[in-house]
Amino acid sequence: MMDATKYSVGYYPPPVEPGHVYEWPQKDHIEQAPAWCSVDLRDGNQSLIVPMSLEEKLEFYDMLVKIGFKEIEVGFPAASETEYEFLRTLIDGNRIPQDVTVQVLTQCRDHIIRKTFEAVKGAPRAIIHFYNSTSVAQREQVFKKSKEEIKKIAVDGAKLVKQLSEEYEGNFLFEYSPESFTGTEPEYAVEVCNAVLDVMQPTPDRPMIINLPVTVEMSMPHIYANQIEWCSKHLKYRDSVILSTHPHNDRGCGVADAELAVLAGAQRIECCLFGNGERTGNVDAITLAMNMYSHGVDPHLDFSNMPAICEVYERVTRMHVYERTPYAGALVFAAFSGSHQDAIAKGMTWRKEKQLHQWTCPYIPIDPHDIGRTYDADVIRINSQSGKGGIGFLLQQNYGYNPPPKMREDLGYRVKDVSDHEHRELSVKEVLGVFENSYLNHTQPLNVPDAHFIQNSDGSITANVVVTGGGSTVKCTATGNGRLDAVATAIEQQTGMHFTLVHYSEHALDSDTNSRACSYVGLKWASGEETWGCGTHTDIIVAGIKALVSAINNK
Ligand SMILES: CC(=O)SCCNC(=O)CCNC(=O)[C@H](O)C(C)(C)COP(=O)(O)OP(=O)(O)OC[C@H]1O[C@@H](n2cnc3c(N)ncnc32)[C@H](O)[C@@H]1OP(=O)(O)O
Ligand SMILES: CC(C)C(=O)C(=O)O
Ligand SMILES: [Mg+2]
Repeated sequence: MMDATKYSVGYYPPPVEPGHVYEWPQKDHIEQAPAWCSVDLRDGNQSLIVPMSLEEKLEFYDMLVKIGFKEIEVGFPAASETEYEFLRTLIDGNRIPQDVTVQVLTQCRDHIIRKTFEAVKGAPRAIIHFYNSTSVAQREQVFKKSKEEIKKIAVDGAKLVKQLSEEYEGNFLFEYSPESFTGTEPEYAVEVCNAVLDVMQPTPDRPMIINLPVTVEMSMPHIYANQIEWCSKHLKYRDSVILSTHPHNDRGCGVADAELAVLAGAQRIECCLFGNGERTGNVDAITLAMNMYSHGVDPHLDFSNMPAICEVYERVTRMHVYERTPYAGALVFAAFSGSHQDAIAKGMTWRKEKQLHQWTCPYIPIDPHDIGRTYDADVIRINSQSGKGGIGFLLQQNYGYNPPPKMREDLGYRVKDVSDHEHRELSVKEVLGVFENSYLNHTQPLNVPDAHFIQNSDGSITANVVVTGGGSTVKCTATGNGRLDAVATAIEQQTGMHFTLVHYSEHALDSDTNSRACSYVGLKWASGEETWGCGTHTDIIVAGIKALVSAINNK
C-alpha cells in the first residue's frame, strides 16, 4: 500500500539569508561545452548485471576515445582482477592517446588507495578520484561517525593519495567527491572539500577537480543548482578548482540537474552514454551533448554515427537503447501520425526550396542526417494513423511520383486501410505497391493499345483509337479539344460510359535523358464518384492515355 506520510523533503538547501537571489536563473542557455568525463567504464560498468569483460571494456573504451571524450573514468582498479588488468592493458599497451586522461576511482581506504596506485603506476596522465560519503544518512547509519570523524576519513585519504602520488611513477591529477552530496548539508560538504583542498594545495596550473555528485536525486533540479552556485562561491582555491557534477537520475531529472548545474558554475560533467549507470542511471551524455548541439553549441563530442554507437553499446553492456531515448532511440524521429507527417513533409520541402542552412523543420529538433539516421527509415513511418501528406512525401522522395492533392488523399485512405486491417506498419516499398496496384497502367478490363491523331484546321483534334475490352477489339474515331479529350470522347461513344475529366497533370519521372513521363488523370462520374489513374511511358501522349484508361478501369 502506498503511504506518502512515510516520506518528507530530504534535501538540504544552502544556508542563505531570506530573500537571497541566485545568479544562475538569469542565464537561459549553455554557451560552451563543459569538460566531459565518461564514467561508462566505472559507474556504468558497476551497474550491469554482468560487468563487461576485458575485451568488451577495450572496445567500449576505443569507442569513447573516438567519440571525443578527453577524460574517461576507466574503472575501480581495486574492485576486481578484470578492472586491474584493464588499466594495465591501457597503460602497458600504450592505448592512452596524448590528449586523453584516464581516471580511476578509489574509496578513502588505505589498502584500496594503495592497490589503485599499483594499478595506475606509469600512466602518462591519470586522475586519482577518491571519495567518501558525507551524507547525514551515511554518517548515522553506515559509518556511525561524527562530522569530524567523517572529515578525517577524507583528509586522511587525501594525505595518502598525495604521498603515494609522490612515491609512484606517473603524472597524477586529483579529484575528490563528497559522495552522497545531495544528502549532505552544503556547508558541511564545503567544509570537507576545503579540508581536502588544504591537503592537496591545487594551483591554477595544476587544478584539482571537486565533484559534487547527485549520488541520489532528492530534489527538483533548481535546488541542486542553488547548491552548486552556493558551493562554487564558498570553495577555497576556487581558481584552482574545476567544479564537476555527476548527476544520477532517480527522479528522472538527471539532464536538468546537469544543465542547471552548468548554469550555476559547474565546469565539468561526469556522464554515461544512453544514461546507463547505477539504478536509474547516470546522466545521459548523448542527451546533454545533443541538447547543446540543437542550440548551436558545438559539444565537442561526435555522435555522427549514432547507429554504430548503439550497436556497440547494446552488444557489450547487454543493455537495450529504449526506443524513446532522446536522440538515439529507434523511434525518436519517427512520425506515424498524419498531421505530424504532413507538417514534416512541408517543412522538408520548404527547407529544400529555400535552400536553408538553418534547421527549422516542425516536430524534429535536429536533422536526423547529422547523427547518421535516414529520413526514409527513421522519420515518416506508415501505419493506420498516417495521412496523405506523409504518404505522398515518401512516394515522391523514394520513387519520384508526385500525385495531385486529391489523388494523394485517395491513396492515403487506401494505404491506411491496408495497415489498419493487417495491424502493422507498412514499408515504403509496400506503399509503392498500394500505389501501383491502385492506379498505375491498368489495362483491364478496358484498354487503348493504339491511337493516332489528326490536327484539324479549327484547332480541334481527331483521334483514331483502338479500344479493347470484353473480348472484342474495335476501332473508333472522335474529336475533342485536345488529344486526351478526343480519346476520352471516343471511349465514351464506344462504351456508353459518361464521365468528366476533372484533373490532368504530368511530370518527368526519371532524371536521365530516357526520362519517362508520368501522367495523372482524375474522372468524375455521374454518380459523383471520383476515380484516379496514373500512366507512365517515354511518350507523354501514351502516358496520358494510360492514366485515363487506369482511371476508367478504377470505376
Ligand atoms: C556512489 C558510487 O558509485 S561509489 C562507487 C561504488 N563502487 C563500488 O563499490 C564498486 C567496487 N567496489 C568493490 O569492489 C568493493 O566494494 C571494494 C573492493 C571496493 C571493497 O570491498 P570490501 O571491503 O570487501 O567490502 P565493502 O565495499 O562492503 O566495504 C565496506 C566498508 O568500506 C567502508 N567504506 C565504504 N566506502 C568508503 C569510502 N569511500 N571511504 C572509506 N570507507 C568506505 C564502509 O564503511 C565499510 O566499512 P566497515 O568494513 O568498517 O563496515
Ligand atoms: C563516486 C561517486 C562520484 C559516485 O559515483 C556518485 O556519487 O554517484
Ligand atoms: Mg555515481
